[in-house]
Amino acid sequence: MATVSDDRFVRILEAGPRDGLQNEKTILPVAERVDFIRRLANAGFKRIEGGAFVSPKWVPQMAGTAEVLSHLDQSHGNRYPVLTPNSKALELFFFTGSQKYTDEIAVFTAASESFNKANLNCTIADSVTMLTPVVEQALAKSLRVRGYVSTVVGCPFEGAVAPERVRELAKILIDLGCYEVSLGDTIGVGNPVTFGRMLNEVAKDVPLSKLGVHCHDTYGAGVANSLFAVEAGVRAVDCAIAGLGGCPYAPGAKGNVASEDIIYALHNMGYATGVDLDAAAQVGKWISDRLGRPSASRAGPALIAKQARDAALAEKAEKAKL
Ligand SMILES: CC(C)(COP(=O)([O-])OP(=O)([O-])OC[C@H]1O[C@@H](n2cnc3c(N)ncnc32)[C@H](O)[C@@H]1OP(=O)([O-])[O-])[C@@H](O)C(=O)NCCC(=O)NCCSC(=O)C[C@@](C)(O)CC(=O)[O-]
Repeated sequence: MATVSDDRFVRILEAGPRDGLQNEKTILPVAERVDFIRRLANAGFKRIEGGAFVSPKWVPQMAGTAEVLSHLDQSHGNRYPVLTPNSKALELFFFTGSQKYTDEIAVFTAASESFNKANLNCTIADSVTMLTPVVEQALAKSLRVRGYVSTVVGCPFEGAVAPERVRELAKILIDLGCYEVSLGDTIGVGNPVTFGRMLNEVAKDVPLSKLGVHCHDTYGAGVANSLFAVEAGVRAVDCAIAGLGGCPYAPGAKGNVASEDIIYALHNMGYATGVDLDAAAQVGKWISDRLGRPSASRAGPALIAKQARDAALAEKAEKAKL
């Protein structure tokens, strides 16, 4: 990997085991989710979403999150943030001893009322009221808290979202004590112009160093939007291996921008991520095979094909020596 200065290091948040799996028809058992996360960690991902303490009636794919966490290894500085949207979630987090296995939780709200109602069964104002004690109690126990604002460009029910609304919510989350706020284009309708406009607006109140971007790739602009943000100064990018998933409460939304695609582009632009891209491509192939669906990544399958060609050439050269 190229040596780059610290200011060209992009912190990747691998969302596959949470945002990815939460929207897949196949529900993976705990042991396979642990295997998936370990493979990602071995490929160099340091921040990997470990799951969600949400109602199993709402999102059955995330049941057993505490057990998943209990099998994870933090010894190499790995972090496994988990979603904890309400006080019940934080109670379960502590009751199950999950603080022994992860030091980071995440809370979420949205910039459009109808999506927030679909996702959290409450108004935006009520979701802020709901998450406030979660953040306060988590910080009091020395946990790190990440915030998400969803539907930052468009809402599946209401259409375009005002950037000012996103700015207001991002500021609330930062003022509460979130170390970073991830801006979610939940349904992937942004483009570098609309996403950029929103980012500029939010940056009036929240420094770019405290912002992340979380671009779903429904219409193929996820890489462009994420790269736009990085070139503007954002240094935290969310993505999901093989482009898995989406939000079950955002009709029509596809998965996150594929990790292989955004990391391939970042490395070629002189940014570092700490991820071994060839190893990541193998994990993307493994999870796609396991879920019985094609990878949504472009770079992943291309890298796998290149690895096979290189191996065949090496074998041929080896035979020629004999
Ligand atoms: C928040 C609730 C629970 C409210 O759901 P509700 O039905 O309004 O809640 P309630 O308080 O009436 O409780 C209903 C039942 O759920 C239980 N309950 C209540 N809370 C919990 C909990 N934390 N964990 C486990 N169980 C819980 C509670 O005990 C009760 O159990 P019952 O009495 O029926 O047996 C529900 O709306 C929910 O779980 N929503 C989460 C939906 C979700 O996970 N969405 C996907 C993640 S967000 C996302 O993907 C977007 C993001 C972050 O990636 C960024 C982007 O892309 O934009």
